[in-house]
Amino acid sequence: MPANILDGKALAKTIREELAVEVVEFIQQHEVVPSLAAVLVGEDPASEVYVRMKRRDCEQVGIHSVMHRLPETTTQDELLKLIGELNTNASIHGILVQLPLPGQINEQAILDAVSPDKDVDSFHPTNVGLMVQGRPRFLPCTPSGVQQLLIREGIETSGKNVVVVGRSEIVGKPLSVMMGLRGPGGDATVTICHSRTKDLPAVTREADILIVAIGKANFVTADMVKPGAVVIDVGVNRTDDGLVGDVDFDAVKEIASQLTPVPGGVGPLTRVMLLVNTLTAARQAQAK
Ligand SMILES: Nc1nc2c(c(=O)[nH]1)N[C@@H](CN(C=O)c1ccc(C(=O)N[C@@H](CCC(=O)O)C(=O)O)cc1)CN2
Repeated sequence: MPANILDGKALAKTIREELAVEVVEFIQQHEVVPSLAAVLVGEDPASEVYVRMKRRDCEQVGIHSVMHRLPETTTQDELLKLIGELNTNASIHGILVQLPLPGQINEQAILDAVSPDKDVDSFHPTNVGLMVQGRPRFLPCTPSGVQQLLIREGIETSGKNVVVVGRSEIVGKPLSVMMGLRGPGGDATVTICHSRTKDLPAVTREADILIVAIGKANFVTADMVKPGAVVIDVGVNRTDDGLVGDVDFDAVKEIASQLTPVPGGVGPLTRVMLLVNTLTAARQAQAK
């Protein structure tokens, strides 16, 4: 039987509707509107799309967003100056610096400069450390989106073999930690794979839940998947055939029990978790 297709777009809409109610309550209680500053440097077409979508999402749930568009030639010092201003601006609760940044800018230096209290991407080392210790201030958006999908779709993770393909700072590394932590969406036995993994198909075939975030179109083929596995495709690859994931969707849907599509799977959940974190940041600022 073909896999059940997990509808991330519909789930993101449900979560946005829940959040819109929470935002109204927050505003009524504190007379403060949660606010996100979005920083986009350069003209990467995909980044432009993501930031536009993120700002539209904010609008839908009642979060205020402010856009800072900087030219491709922006220097690291110029960007650091803007981050410094946003850090001290009390009306801004969350700061999003869209990645990737142009080559002349050291990405880590910028992410380190964002105030950990406003770090709604959860990329700052302090927030990464808190997450690893199981006491997160924020959860990183894509891993958190994957975890919410598993929890809300009733997919058990406790005691399961989870294989994560890809060890990026944004997805693979934090997600592999999160799924091994205690609690909902966690308690799994996690294996993380990368370019040096020997006999990758043999490893991925052991997965009850296979999560692919390697950035290569159609990389995971049907022979790499255990029959009945849950397959989560985090890839977003722009090809001549349009937007495709890291998983060969048509072939793998005949093998897996549940599968996320691209588009319409993890991407919309990544965006909604940014909204969740922005409201959390506003709540934490009010509590201080
Ligand atoms: N500051 C950040 N930069 C980047 C992140 C991030 O989490 N924070 N992750 C990726 C890109 N990303 C988030 O910004 C992202 C990727 C995909 C989507 C999405 O909604 N995808 C849609 C399709 C959209 C389209 O038509 O192109 C889908 O999959 O359905 C949202 C956000 C790198 N940078």
